[in-house]
Amino acid sequence: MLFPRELPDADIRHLPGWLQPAEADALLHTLGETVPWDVHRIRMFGRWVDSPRLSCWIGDPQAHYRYSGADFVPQPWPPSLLPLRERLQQACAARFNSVLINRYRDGRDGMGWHSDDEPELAERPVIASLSLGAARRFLLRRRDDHALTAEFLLAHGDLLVMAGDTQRFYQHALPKTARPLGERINLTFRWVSGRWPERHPAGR
Ligand SMILES: O=C(O)CCC(=O)C(=O)O
Ligand SMILES: [Fe+2]
Repeated sequence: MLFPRELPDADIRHLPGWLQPAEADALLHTLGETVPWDVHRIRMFGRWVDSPRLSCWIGDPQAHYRYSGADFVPQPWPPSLLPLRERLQQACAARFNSVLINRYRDGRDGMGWHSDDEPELAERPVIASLSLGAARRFLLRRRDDHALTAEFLLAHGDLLVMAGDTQRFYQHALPKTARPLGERINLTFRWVSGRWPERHPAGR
């Protein structure tokens, strides 16, 4: 396991405690209560299965997104997330028109290896990932050399920003764990282009 700074071509910033604990507590509570949680169906080895977590796709109306083989039309922004989006845009010098929120109920929920490299995302996307609740391990590995793997512990209020060629050269995962731990909510703010409906005409 390497230190993140030893990953060639990756552009990753980990800002522990980016949100103050009281703010992070309030957001965790509000999101837990108000987000219309869903179990997204994802394609795994050619089969459709329930993803091991709860999710919600939120965004501007044009921010359609295809994720793990499924299409998502965004839910509208809840008021609690608009000031946060603004702050993240300032902090990252980037624009975000959507956020994927994932809720990991305990250690049995997780996310397998993937890159956020869907065609709706820019080629070198800036992805701002905010973590709330239980601290979880977040792994990164180089696609063509799995020996190049690094680990972050993402705790309550932490911000992780992935930019540049990170998605092109690396995959990331949130491993499941047998350790008893509490709930975690993660928000990944993204920019999704509105080209999707043109490239995939209605009726497909
Ligand atoms: O929960 C996390 O920290 C990672 C989430 C993620 O990779 C994603 O939403 O694409
Ligand atoms: Fe991801």
